[in-house]
Amino acid sequence: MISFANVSKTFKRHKVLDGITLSIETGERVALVGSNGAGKTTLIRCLLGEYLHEGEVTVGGLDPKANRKAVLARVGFVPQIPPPLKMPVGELVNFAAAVCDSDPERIIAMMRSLGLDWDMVRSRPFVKLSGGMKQKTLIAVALGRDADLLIMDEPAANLDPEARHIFFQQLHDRKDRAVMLITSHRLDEVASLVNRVVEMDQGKVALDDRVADDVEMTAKLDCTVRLTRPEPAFAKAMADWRFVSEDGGVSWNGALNGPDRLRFLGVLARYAGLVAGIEMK
Ligand SMILES: Nc1ncnc2c1ncn2[C@@H]1O[C@H](COP(=O)(O)OP(=O)(O)OP(=O)(O)O)[C@@H](O)[C@H]1O
Repeated sequence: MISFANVSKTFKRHKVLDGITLSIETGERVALVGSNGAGKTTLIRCLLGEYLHEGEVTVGGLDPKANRKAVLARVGFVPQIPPPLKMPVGELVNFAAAVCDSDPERIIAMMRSLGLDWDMVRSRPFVKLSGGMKQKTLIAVALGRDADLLIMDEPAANLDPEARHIFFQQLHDRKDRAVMLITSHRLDEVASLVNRVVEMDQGKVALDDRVADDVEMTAKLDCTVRLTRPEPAFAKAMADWRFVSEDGGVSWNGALNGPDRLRFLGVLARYAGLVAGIEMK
């Protein structure tokens, strides 16, 4: 469905993409990882038809530069940095729906399911929303349509656990009929959402691996963590995950989104010396 054939991009003599060849088919969920400056965003901009480059990019057989409208109509894109749009959210939703021939009500329903208060945000300028609210709005715009190519740049970074769950559910519902390209600096953020990992380094593909596809994106796990003693910093970290303790901070219980497992274990690793036991089921 997507193909990059020997794609290179140079900014002022700096070669940012260096002969990228990749093809990605429907049903593939690709983590595009790599350190800062590896070229991930540039590759996506080429896919969206925004840059002149060497080599060939096609989406469903079409060159995205020559067929931007047709290509963008099938793309749901969540950018890493929200655009500084001054227009009210209501106007943004109408505009986005018109561009891709969708119904604004679908986007609004998606915003509500992610936990946004539509009546409160509709008249507010997009740029004045909090980081998490902007993220939810952009995700709703990307998912509130029939996109079969979802491109997401660090999409879940600012979401609370409830919204993450809804977001993962949405991805799960579309996993067989869409291509997903999810970029991140950190593989543990996205590993459990994908079935292929492409790592970029200095404009080249450094690794391209299929990974086990036994991920339950919608699973919820009951989790208990026991500590050797209460610790205020740990209590603060657990509050972010909506975990509670009924014994003064020694045992902590909560529900984890399946795809957040690795990220959660990453948080626990910071307190490794204090952790006496972990149970997940
Ligand atoms: N418009 C531009 N003009 C000049 N240089 C650019 C431009 N866009 C990106 N670059 C350079 O290209 C390189 C790759 O940037 P890119 O944003 O694609 O990397 P990335 O892998 O997405 O990084 P990050 O994870 O930090 O977002 C960087 O060195 C960056 O400075």
